[in-house]
Amino acid sequence: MPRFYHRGQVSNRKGKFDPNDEERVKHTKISKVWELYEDYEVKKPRLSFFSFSPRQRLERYLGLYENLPFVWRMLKDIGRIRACWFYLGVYLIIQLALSLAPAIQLWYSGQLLKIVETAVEKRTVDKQLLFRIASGRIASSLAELVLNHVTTIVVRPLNSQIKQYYTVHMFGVLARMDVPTYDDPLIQRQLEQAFPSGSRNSIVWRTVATCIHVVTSAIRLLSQLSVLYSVLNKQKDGLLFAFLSFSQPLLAWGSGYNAGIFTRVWAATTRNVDYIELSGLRKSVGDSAHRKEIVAGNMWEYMQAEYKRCIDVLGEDAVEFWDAFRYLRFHRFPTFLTILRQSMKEMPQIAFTLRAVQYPASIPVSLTSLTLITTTVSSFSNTLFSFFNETGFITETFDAIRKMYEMIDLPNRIPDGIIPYPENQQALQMGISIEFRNVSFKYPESKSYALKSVSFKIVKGQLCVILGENGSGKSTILKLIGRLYDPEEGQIFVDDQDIKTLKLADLRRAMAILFQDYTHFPLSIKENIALGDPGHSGDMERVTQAATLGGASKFIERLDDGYDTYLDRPVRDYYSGLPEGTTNIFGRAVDFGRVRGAGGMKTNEATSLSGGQMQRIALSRTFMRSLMSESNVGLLLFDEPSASLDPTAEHDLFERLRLLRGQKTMIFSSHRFGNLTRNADMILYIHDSVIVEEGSHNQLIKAGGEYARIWNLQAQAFL
Ligand SMILES: Nc1ncnc2c1ncn2[C@@H]1O[C@H](COP(=O)(O)OP(=O)(O)OP(=O)(O)O)[C@@H](O)[C@H]1O
Repeated sequence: MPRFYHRGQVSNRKGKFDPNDEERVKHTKISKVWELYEDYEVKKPRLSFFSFSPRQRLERYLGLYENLPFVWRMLKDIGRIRACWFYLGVYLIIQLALSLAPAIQLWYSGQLLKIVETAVEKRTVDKQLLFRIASGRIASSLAELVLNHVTTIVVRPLNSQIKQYYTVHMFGVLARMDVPTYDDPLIQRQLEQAFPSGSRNSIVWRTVATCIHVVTSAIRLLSQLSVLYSVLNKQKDGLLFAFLSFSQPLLAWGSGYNAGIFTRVWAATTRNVDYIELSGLRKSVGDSAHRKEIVAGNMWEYMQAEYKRCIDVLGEDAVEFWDAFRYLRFHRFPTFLTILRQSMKEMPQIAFTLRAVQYPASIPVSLTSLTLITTTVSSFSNTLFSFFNETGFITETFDAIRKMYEMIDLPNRIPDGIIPYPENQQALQMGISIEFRNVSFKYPESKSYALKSVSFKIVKGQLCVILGENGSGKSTILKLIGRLYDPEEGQIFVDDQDIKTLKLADLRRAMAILFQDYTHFPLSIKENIALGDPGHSGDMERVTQAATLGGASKFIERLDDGYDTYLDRPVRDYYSGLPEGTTNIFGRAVDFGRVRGAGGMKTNEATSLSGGQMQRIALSRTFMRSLMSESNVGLLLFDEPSASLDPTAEHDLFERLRLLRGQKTMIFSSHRFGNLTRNADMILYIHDSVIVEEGSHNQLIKAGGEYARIWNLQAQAFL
């Protein structure tokens, strides 16, 4: 049984929520692992009858009001999904009808009670009336059953249509996010919350359903109330029993059961080293990226022992936050209110017994009355309870809708420019000029400069090589030219125009960049190459031409599926439970060969390529857009394009690039000295974020600086 530690320290200091601000937040240690911090705007009363102060309650409801514009926008968006209209209409009608059902049934029950009363009094029964009322009661019950069933049929397409509509939105949000925005951990967290993966019902549908429920619950309450009043009014002690029965759900609502336990601002963290290590070990074993090292380094025994040690230390606290939290929520020791609430449930029965003792003559009638009253009151209080519950839940769903739309509207950190670029497409064939003026840059969250007061100018059509040791800032220069980030100080000019003024899409269309840490998309090789120029993605001839230029065509053609090969297939095949090679109880060996053959499935879903082959595919992607004769690219940026290539491939690549680039500007980043630097029009030698030498090979050798020193050092190796 996990222990719960409470250390409530709350103050009313205003300002931003800071989980470490001990005076203002309530800290709850949920388990050995998880710690919860809740932000309280106002001092919480020490001994509050209700667990939420009126102000907090008000804050929640005002939060609802603030979120209304987002909900309105959601409704308008749903209105645009034509396919939804029919189902939504049916759903609404059914819900309205269902909301009247309890009142109708209540009315019938009242009528039945009347018949019983008359029968007891007059010793006769109006059979026809009894038949009519009984059939009406049965019919209304059956109608409710059918309507509930139709609801489940209608909800499925409704939910999936809404979900699909928003999935497309969500994909767009993710796809167009720029690097600084995407890399921000806060945004990552918001993304996770706004678009939780794997939830079956879309949050939008849940919100719509909750709103409809609130309205129908209100109708249900009112209709029940009117029938209930007419029933109770005529019953002896009816109002007393009603009061006793109502006090329980009202108390439940008052004690904040419905409202969730959180204030609107909270955060949870763990500092438990064993839990953190446990998670790290689980990730290491689960990610194929580490498999080679785990095997070659013989790490498994150590890892397993460590994992077991962590599990032993943590015991049942080795659970994720939500599990621990759920435990806290449901397993807190019952409070005084919970005990009181539970006792209140029994009150009507006790009151009835006391009344029966007092007036024994009226027992038969009172017995029927009591049955009716308690069932009607309990049905009414259920509705009341679910109404309060829904209104409590609605703040959470409205918050979620707001979060979702805030993510949809999230502006990128790199603002778009307004000037179209270039003025003349033909001019791009002559290259693009690049100038850095006193550019300084720090990566977000980083304290040190990646570039410091960097200034240089690359003239149109030049071949430039940026040289420098690891971490000196070479890649950063290329990233700034592509406007993946904006510099903190200084300016960058592209064809003598401030880079920030140019339309981003135009700018990026005019250049091709091959990053050092290039990636392979979990798509076919064909698409991996075609993505280099999405405008021509269907042009297979262009894809094969790009693959030839990138030196990839030969090995691609040798693959079983050629250009359709998936390096890592994103969808796995599924197989029935018994593992291949085992025998079942009747001695039959389990062999998936036949089903696999019939379905055209492969034993191995991933195709492995060498590092150099991977680089050739990435190169082909760059060629796809950059070196075609009609290409609109005027600037080629290569970050270590030959790092994984063998010497012949490297030589061939540079030859091809030299021939094909025409007069376009080309910038390489490298730490190798050789043919490339010898042929460069300009070499920028960068050291510790600062450009220390600049000029052609001959100039730099003559200058006798660091470039000359390393060049001579390398040359000696070949002597
Ligand atoms: N995304 C990032 N976030 C924070 N710091 C970064 C990031 N990328 C690079 N840096 C830091 O910025 C500095 C310059 O990095 P950069 O990648 O430009 O070096 P480089 O010269 O290209 O190195 P290499 O030759 O190893 O590729 C380094 O100190 C590096 O640690």
